[in-house]
Amino acid sequence: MTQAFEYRQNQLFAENVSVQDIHQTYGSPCYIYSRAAFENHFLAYENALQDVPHLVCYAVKANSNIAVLNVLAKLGAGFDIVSIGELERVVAAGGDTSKVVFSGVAKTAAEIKRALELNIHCFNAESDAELDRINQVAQEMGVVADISLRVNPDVDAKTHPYISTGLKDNKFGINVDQAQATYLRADSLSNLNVIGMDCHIGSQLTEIQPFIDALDRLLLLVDNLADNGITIEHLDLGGGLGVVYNDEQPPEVSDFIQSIKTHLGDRKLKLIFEPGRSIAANAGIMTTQVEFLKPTEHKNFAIIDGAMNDLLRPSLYGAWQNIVPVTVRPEAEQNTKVWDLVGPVCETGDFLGKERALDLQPGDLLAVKSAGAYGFTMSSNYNSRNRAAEVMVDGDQVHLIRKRETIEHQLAGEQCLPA
Ligand SMILES: Cc1ncc(COP(=O)(O)O)c(C=O)c1O
Ligand SMILES: N[C@@H](CCCC[NH3+])C(=O)O
Repeated sequence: MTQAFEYRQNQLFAENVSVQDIHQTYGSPCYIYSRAAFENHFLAYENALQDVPHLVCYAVKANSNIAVLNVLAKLGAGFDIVSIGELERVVAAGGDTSKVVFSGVAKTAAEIKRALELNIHCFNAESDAELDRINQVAQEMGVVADISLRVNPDVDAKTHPYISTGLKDNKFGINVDQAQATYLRADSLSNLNVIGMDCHIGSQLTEIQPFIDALDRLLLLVDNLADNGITIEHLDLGGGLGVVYNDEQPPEVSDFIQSIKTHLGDRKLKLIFEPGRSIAANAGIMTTQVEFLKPTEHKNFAIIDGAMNDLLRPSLYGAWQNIVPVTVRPEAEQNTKVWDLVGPVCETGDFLGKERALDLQPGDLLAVKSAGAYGFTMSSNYNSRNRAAEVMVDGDQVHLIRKRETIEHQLAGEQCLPA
């Protein structure tokens, strides 16, 4: 299989297009995605699940550009959403709303109403209070809402504390010990129809065991509910499978799914997954250009045009993403020095990489790898910087899928007080 991003004669390519050529047309910073990579990563889930009833709901928050959603919708994807904005993106991308699951701890009445109008697959409810709200909106509309309960299994996902979600200290879901009571209550509410159980224990997991630990707790609950007359039709194990940023060794999708299937035994449950990062991260890079080199006695700074507002993960989590030259010079090895790659934003925490061994000159173009997930979606206008352009490469074609913002975009909607 062709690699999505690979060097050909010392030039970085995205599929069949040179990244330098994309830069000539679209400038930097720029997010560049590979259509084939998105498709292959999604199909890895589909293929692993083909022999069982299933639904793969791509987690829209990872990368919500409508071109990305459309590419996945064409392959039959479902979608995991957490807001009305994400739902409207699915609609705009031609996604099938009957394959949408709605997660999130605080769905508003307006969001619930819109989701019911669009006939989504189900709500992943996260609290008793939220169940009441969904029931009430459904009652007002004269419909019945299909419900799954997000169970918090109190399992350590062994990942960064900010992205661990399945411990009882985390705000997410209904504590596994209280879940049976909440199910019985949900079952008694007139405008709810209980169909599923879900959990999502965290993101960037590199081991299968925490998923299995969570599954064990959920299956115990499924069996207890069956004894109480409540049939669970689907089990949604969320997203969370990790990717290679550096030297991580996450399980292959096929091995991960196989372990889950084996563990289910002969229970007839439809399986739902909500993968985000494992589909999007390595389907994208972000380019950034070196503005100035600022070597000091103490440290070498390379000041680049990409910043924490463009790609927040290094600043927020201390995340490490590989940063590589778009053009490798023949004499790169002997000119390599150690650099901190820092952006123009007025924050000490504004860096994309620290202590990177690179051969750098002003004007060089760099690519931050694994930037397809939680890259553009977490970007902001901090320091009134325009957000980057996004392009998708499809073979030898390049499509602009989001224009670089302009100051006009930023000022639209603002106004001064009257004189
Ligand atoms: C409920 C839910 N589902 C799915 C995901 C996607 O997770 P990941 O990108 O790790 O696959 C998240 C984010 O962590 C989430 O909160
Ligand atoms: N935004 C995080 C992941 C959080 C996933 C959302 N529940 C990251 O970049 O790693």
